[in-house]
Amino acid sequence: MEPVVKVENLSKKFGEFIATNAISFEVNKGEIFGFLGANGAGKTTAMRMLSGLLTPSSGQAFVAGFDVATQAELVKKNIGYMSQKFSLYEDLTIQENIEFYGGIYGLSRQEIKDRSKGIVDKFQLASVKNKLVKTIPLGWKQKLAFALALIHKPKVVFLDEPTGGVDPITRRQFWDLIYEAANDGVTIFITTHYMDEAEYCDRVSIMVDGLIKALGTPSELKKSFDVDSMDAVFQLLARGTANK
Ligand SMILES: Nc1ncnc2c1ncn2[C@@H]1O[C@H](COP(=O)(O)OP(=O)(O)OP(=O)(O)O)[C@@H](O)[C@H]1O
Repeated sequence: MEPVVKVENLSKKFGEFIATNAISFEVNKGEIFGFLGANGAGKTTAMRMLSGLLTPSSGQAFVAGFDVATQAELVKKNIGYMSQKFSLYEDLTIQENIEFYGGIYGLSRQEIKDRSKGIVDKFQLASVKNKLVKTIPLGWKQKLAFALALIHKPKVVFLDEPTGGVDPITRRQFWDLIYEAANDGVTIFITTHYMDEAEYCDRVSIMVDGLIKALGTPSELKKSFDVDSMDAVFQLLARGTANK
């Protein structure tokens, strides 16, 4: 089976500075791939290239079957994207946000109606769907933003620190949604600074100074670094210090 994300020697230079340095990896259908690294490691730059938002300096990447350099518009249409500053419209209601995003992704009226009902039912939003988004708690906004990133049934969804600022229980609930989407065959590409979340991924890569320094399942990485947590793996690689 063709990987959903295929990256070969992908680089991005800003002047002389190499933000992403010849990274290569593949992500399969329905896989949850954790993309980790310290601040400034080059994750956002790589993710923007994979989302068709930033042109690579060299190398290649195919996402959902499209070349990010030459078919950026097709890439954008076939992926979902949710960033930490997810772009819900605070002054619109939940229902209006759903309709707005359905429209942006070119869904028909009937599709918007069906998927809107699906989202409202799944998240038990019937009683609040006419409330302005700015009045609902952050955890609900994150779940809504995730549902909207999936509204057009993309093959892959990019989640850039999607669970910032909420308590561990709310984060765990968000992960139930991630597992559900992955079970439905959606490929999940996620950055996070929470190491408990790194443990939940099928595979994890760790970037340091533009390079991928480690890539494997959480248990493979823990074994190869002879530590008992992803936090310790991360400390060894990204911070250059042991923290057993
Ligand atoms: N447009 C730009 N021009 C120049 N340098 C840039 C540009 N965008 C990013 N950089 C630099 O590239 C490096 C990688 O940045 P990037 O945002 O990709 O890191 P990151 O791993 O996503 O960090 P964070 O976790 O803080 O978001 C940083 O040193 C940053 O200053």
